[in-house]
Amino acid sequence: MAPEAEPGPAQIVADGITRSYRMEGVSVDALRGVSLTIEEGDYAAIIGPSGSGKSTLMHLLGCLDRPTSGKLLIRGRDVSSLNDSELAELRNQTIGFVFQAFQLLPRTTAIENVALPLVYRGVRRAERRKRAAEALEAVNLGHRLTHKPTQMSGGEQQRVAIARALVGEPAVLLADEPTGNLDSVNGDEVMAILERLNKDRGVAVVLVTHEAEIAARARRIIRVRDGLIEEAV
Ligand SMILES: Nc1ncnc2c1ncn2[C@@H]1O[C@H](COP(=O)(O)OP(=O)(O)OP(=O)(O)O)[C@@H](O)[C@H]1O
Repeated sequence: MAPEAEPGPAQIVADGITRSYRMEGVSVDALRGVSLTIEEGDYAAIIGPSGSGKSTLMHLLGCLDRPTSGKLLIRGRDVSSLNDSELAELRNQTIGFVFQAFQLLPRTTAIENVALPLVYRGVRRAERRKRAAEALEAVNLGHRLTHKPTQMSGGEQQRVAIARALVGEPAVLLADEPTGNLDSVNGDEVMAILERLNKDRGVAVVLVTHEAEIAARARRIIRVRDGLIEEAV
């Protein structure tokens, strides 16, 4: 008889992580010891005042940066034991990013923007285009494959950015103010897409927001203040 599948490790575990920035001899303690677990299929909102450390935390959870101290595990692997290319590989396999400012290549078509992460994975061109088209269809942009970001609305551009984050089939989607540059109609559509990915595909969604109504939609609210988690519900 096949052994029962063990539950996998949590996607992300932060244990007492800190991050200090040193500037011209002055040290800024942006995070001062944060512990947090992101499980498979989670849906969490990170809130807190400006400058409290939310983006710094997102960058650390997403391995775009390393903690100054403390332990960070991605799928059970301690990031401090990985060199930069091993960390980049683990990040690419596990995590997708969506930013407030979209960060698309402006003069490159939607399908090419979305396919780009697959270039770094060595996926062949025909397969890249197929998967990019599927990701764009999943964000209701199947009719905009060859539009360029300069020819698209803000809401459409953010949906392209979500498709790009999705194309590698990440277990975790980290979104830093994903609706920050959108009006409420487009913001709602982006939220509906993130929620559908969470519900239907089990993608863990962690987002930073300044908007109370958006935070209230999440299953978990993590409140950050002065570099510490003040409250997590
Ligand atoms: N690269 C950096 N170099 C120096 N200090 C930084 C750097 N990035 C952030 N900080 C400082 O770290 C603290 C936390 O910044 P962070 O961007 O994480 O806050 P935030 O909660 O995301 O703010 P906001 O809501 O305004 O985006 C701030 O005091 C900020 O000035």
